[in-house]
Order: sequence, then structure tokens, then C-alpha cells
Amino acid sequence: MQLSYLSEPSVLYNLQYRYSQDMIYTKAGPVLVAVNPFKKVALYGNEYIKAYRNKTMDSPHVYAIADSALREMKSDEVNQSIIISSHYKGPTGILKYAWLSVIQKLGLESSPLPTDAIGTHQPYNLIYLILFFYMVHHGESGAGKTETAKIAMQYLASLGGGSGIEYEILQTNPILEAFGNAKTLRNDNSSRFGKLIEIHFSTTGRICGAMIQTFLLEKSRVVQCAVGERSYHIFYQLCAGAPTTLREKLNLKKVDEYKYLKQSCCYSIAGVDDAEMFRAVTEAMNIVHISKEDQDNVFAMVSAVLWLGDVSFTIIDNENHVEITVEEAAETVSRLLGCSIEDLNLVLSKRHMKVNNENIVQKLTLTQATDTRDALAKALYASLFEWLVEQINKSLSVGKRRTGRSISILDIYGFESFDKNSFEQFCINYANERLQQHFNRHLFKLEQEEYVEDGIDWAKVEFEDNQDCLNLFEKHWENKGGIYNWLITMDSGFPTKKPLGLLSLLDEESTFPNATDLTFANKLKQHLDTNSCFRGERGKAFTVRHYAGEVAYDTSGFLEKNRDLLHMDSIQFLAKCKLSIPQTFASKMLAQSDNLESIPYRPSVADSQKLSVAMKFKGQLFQLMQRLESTTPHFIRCIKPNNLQLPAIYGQELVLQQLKCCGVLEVVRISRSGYPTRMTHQKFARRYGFLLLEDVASQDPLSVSVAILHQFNILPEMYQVGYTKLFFRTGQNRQCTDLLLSSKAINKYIQ
Ligand SMILES: Nc1ncnc2c1ncn2[C@@H]1O[C@H](COP(=O)(O)OP(=O)(O)OP(=O)(O)O)[C@@H](O)[C@H]1O
Repeated sequence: MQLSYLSEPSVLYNLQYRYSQDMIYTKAGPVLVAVNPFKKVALYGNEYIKAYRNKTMDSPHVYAIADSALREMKSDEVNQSIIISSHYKGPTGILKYAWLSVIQKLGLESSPLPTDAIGTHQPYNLIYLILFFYMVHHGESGAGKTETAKIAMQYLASLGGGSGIEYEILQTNPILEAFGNAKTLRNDNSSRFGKLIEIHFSTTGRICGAMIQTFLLEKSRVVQCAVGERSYHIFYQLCAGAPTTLREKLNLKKVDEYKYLKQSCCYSIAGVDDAEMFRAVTEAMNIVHISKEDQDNVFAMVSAVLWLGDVSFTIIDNENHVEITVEEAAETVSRLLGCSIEDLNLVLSKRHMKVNNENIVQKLTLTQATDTRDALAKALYASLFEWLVEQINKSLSVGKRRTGRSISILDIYGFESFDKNSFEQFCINYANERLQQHFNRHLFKLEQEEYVEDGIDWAKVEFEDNQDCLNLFEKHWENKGGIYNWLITMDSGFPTKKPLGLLSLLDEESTFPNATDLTFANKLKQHLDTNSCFRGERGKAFTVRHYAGEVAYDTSGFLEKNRDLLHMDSIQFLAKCKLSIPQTFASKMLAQSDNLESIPYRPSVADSQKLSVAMKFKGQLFQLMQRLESTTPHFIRCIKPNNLQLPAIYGQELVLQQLKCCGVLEVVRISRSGYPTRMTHQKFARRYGFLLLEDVASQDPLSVSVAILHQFNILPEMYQVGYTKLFFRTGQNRQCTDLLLSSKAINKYIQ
């Protein structure tokens, strides 16, 4: 089904009709729209893979996208990318908590919306309806990006490389999901990080290796998570599935006995067996060659993080200073990390500072000690995640003799807008602005530029350009006189001039020791109030006009999250641990802090051992975009038809909103009026020239092409002749080809 022939209402009608028939994939111009079925659909597996490979099936599918990426990689000798994204605006807030209390009352904890509860518990039906209406009109995560990425990987992996590498690539999924996914209110298996997997191919077109890059893991979840949500799956899987010896070695308790896990009152996921998942994860680790010893170290770190949360403090004076309480938690942490209780106490209750060139030791208050403990837990977990990805990459980089050709699959968080939007949404939405720019560039800008360059008659199709919003985030300009001053920021990844964009203002404020979230918000208002994409709000808030809608951000916690400081004392503490894995984490952190010394912009205050989170993210995104720019992109837009994670419920408004947000409707418009299929005159003349019945006066490819089109009476409104290419309306090239092939001329030729 090609939506490109259709008007907007019929696009919507068709999507809904197809969804009701389990046809969850639809093409909108070059973009594949995937509507989450929330149930098993009979569209996958070897039979389907074979059919798409042999071209006996050509209906829209992730397999078809992966297949054309593969073919184009081989024929054009250009790297390809499959960019999977979703766009939603989601609620949190009171109704969600109301819903949680409803399901708890029904004794159906962890189930987002049990269908049997709707019918049998009449008193709750009204609440259900209100919630349903509310949720359907806002939309949320769980659109199906990760599943789609896995389906694309499955297709590519089915090619077989003979070395088993494709199986290894698939087995990275359970590991990354265990350590980087969590149950949220919106999705039982929500990815809390972005992921790019680059699959490498040999000269014969076989998979010979892969490389994974991850982005911005949500580490705050390790120490804090909302009611009804869970922390990372691995915590629950380890506690449920560790064999007795490991359980004893790690001194594991039940999940509801750990403070970090207890706070959200949610321990299980309907239909998921954590113990079984643990076995699948260890099996996957074996397959990607993570040694038994390393696995034990990994699980020791996971257990250490859990036990750190249980380390408590005793107040030792009337200034609220503390020491750690020496009990099971502290003892277990020191055993698992390989440090002494004294060192653990020192790092959590005291801080070394340099004041006026003099070294002093400051005692920590209860709040400071608790923050230090949580920062250590978050850093340990984030380092562990990074380390695991590194190990996986080592294992996947087997095929050194590769062609340099690759297909990258990008599965990155979608646009987010909740009741309360914090630093995480700020970064995620910035990433989405970047990706939307990439989408616009390829589907609107470059497309239309090509028409103009080739001199065809073309009335420009307007599209929502998000350049202004990107500038608000990234660029530096002088407010005086309102003149934009395009100063380089990205070459080095660091600003070289006075910062006046959202990111650089945030970074600058993060380096002032006395700055607060309020001074940051005021600074934004002072510098950016004249910007049309920015609006200062009361107090600590500000609003950004994103391409997908306005989002109000609350700056509470922005500075702290952006600084993401782990005090040098904590790094040195990890370096002193006897186990090799915390030592490795420490060296990595120290290496990062060394690199920073060469950066002129960041002041050398004692704590600035790390690049700020926003700047690191900006650098990562910049590299990502550079990488994607050198590929031919294939876009998949995932749509969530309801927020209840249930099959057969299709919220028209919700779908429409997502289609609008992600530019699909504009793509349909441009595909209808545009000429998406094209072929150079040379290629067209070479392919069909032999069909000409009469000699053409001039043998140049353009004249031959035009003569062929005339001979077969191809309607003039179906194509345009450019300087270098023929441009065909949607699908017309194919119809044209069919026409040519079924013509008498070809029959004559064959005879
Ligand atoms: N093609 C599919 N077939 C069957 N079920 C699917 C499919 N795609 C998604 N789902 C269901 O939807 C759920 C959410 O999908 P997924 O985790 O891929 O969403 P996501 O967009 O990656 O979400 P998040 O942004 O929270 O990570 C899956 O756990 C699965 O139950």
C-alpha cells in the first residue's frame, strides 16, 4: 500500500483499516509507517524472510526496508542507515496514579490495563473510560522502535556469514535490554538509552562484524524511580535467577528488601519470568564471549549497587555530620568491591578539598553523604553498562577484513512531552530536533533541491523547518542588534566564544559554583527572551517551541544533572579497590578528566573532572549525524495506536498527532506532487533503447529517453525530463516499465 496516492483523510482511513486487518506496515512515500500491534502478528520468520529476499512478496515491511538497504549498499556501494523513531506527547500526573491505585485495588499489579477488569469490575469502568480518553489523547512511549530494530536485525542476520557472527549480533539484544531497559508506566520494556548498531559487511556481502554505540543511559533510575515503574531489569533478574552459589557469594536478598527497588512498589512484569530471563542473559553473555569470570564480576557490581543503596549513616555530632553504619550492607559492599570498610566510610562521609592552595578534609552531612553514595551507585552502574558495551564490541569486531560497507540501525528515544519535563526530556528532545533536521534534509530539502538543479518545473512544497529551534539549542549569537553570529561550536565540540545558546548557557552556568537552577532559568530569560522558539515562564521554568509542539521545562535539577559530578575522592576510591573491574572504571574516568585539561573553555575547578552531560551528548550527536550523513537513509516511523499496550485499540487522534509530529503527512504531500522515482538518461536509454522502432536523429541519452517515452505514449503528466535524469511520479516508473515490457516491441524482440 502506497499512501502517496492519497489525500490526508484517506491516509488516516487506510492506516486504520489496514491496522484492523493486521497489516501494520504502510508506505508513505519513501517512509515506512509501522503501527504497533501489541500482539503477535504472523508477519515474521523464515518464510517471510525468504519471500522478501526472493521478491515474491513486496508489501511494505521492515524486511523490505532492510532488503532495499542491503541491495542499495551493494549496487551503489554506499553505506546505508535505517533510522527508527517515534514521536509522542505523553501525560504523567494524577490520572496515572489514579489508574495505578485502581489496578492495585483490583489485585492486578503490573498489568497496564487488564481487559477482563474492564468488563467484570463495573465500578471501575468510568475511571477506565476517563483514563482511556485522557491517555488516547496524549500518547506515550512504546511505539515499537526496539522491536522494529530487532526485526531489521533479524532480516540482515538471516543472510548468514558462516561464522556465527550474525547470531552473536542478535544475542546482544537480551544483554542490552537487561542492563538498559526497564518497566515504565508507558512500556514494560522501555529502552532507557539510545542505540546505534552498525553492521559490517564483507566484499561478498556477508556480515562480518558489528559495532554498537549507546547514548545517554538514564542513570537516575538506578537510585530513584517512580511508583509503578521498575529499575533496570537485571536487578530483578539477578535476584530471581541467580543459582545458589552465586546467590550466596553476592549475598543476594529478595527484590523487595532493597531500598533502591522498594521505593517504586513494583517488582514484577505481567507475563515475564525474571529467573528465566536471567538464564537467557547469561546464555547471551556466553555467546558474545563474556568469560565466566567477567560475568561473575558484572553480577558482583550489580549486587554492589543494590547493597550501596542500603548503606545507612549514623549522625556523629550536632552539625549533622555522619559516618557509615557498619552493618551487613556496608560489609557486603566492601567485600564485593574489594575495599576496606574504612575506605568506604572515608569516601562516603568525608571530602578532600583544596581551599587557598591548602588541602582540607570536610565532614559530610547526612544529605551530602546520601548524595555521594547515590552518585557512586549511579556512576558504578553507568560504567558497568559502558564496559559491557565495550566487551560486546570487542567480540563483534571479528571481521577485520571488511569492505568498509555497513548498514546502521538507529533506535533512539522519541520526542517526549510530559506534565513535568526535566533535563532528560531536554536532551532527548534536542536529539529529536537533530534527527528531524536530518529527515527534513533528505525528504524535503535535498529532494526539492534536486528538482531545481535538474531544471524541472516545480512548485516548492513548504515544510516545517526546525532550523530555528536547533539554533536555539546549539548556536551562539549576539543578541545586540538581533544579528545571528554563526560562530563555530561543533568543530571541536566545544564553544569557542561567549555562549548564548541553550546548551552553552547551561554549560556555562554549570561551571559557576554558586549558580542555582533559578539563576540558570533567569540567565536563559535574559539572553533568549527575544528568540521566537523560546519563552521564559514564571520561576524556574521555560518553554521551547519544538517542531513537534511546545514543551515546558522545569529547570529543577538541571545543573546537577548536567554537571553529573563524581568527586575525585570517589574515583580514587574505585581505583584503590582490589577487584579489577572498579579499577577499570576508575581509569576510564581519570582518562576522561585528563582529556579535559586540554579544553580551554572549562575552568579548572576541583570538580570539573568530566565533560558536562549536555556537551558530551552534543558531541556524540554531532558524530552520529556525521556518520548518518554519509549513508543513504531509510526512515521508519513507529506509531503507537493506544497507550494501554493493548491490541485492537486504535486512537485516531493519537495516531494523527504522531503522524503530524513526525512529518509523515508532509511526506505524503510531497510524494503526491513530487517525482520520487528517477533514473539518469544514460541508464534509461541503456535499459530501454533497444525497444525503439525508429532511429532517433541524435543518439545522446536524453534524446533516446524522450523518444522512448513518446513511442510508448507515456502521459506527459506522469514524468518530467530533467537535464540529467527522468523524474517519474510515484510508482510511475514501475507502471512505465510494465507498459514497456508488456509492449509489442518487447514481444517482437523476444521472438
Ligand atoms: N511488531 C511487533 N509485533 C508485536 N508486538 C510489538 C511489535 N512492536 C512492538 N510490540 C509490542 O510493543 C511493546 C513496546 O515496543 P518497544 O519496546 O519496541 O517500543 P519502543 O518504541 O522501543 O519504546 P521505548 O521508547 O519506551 O523504548 C513491545 O514490548 C511489544 O510488546
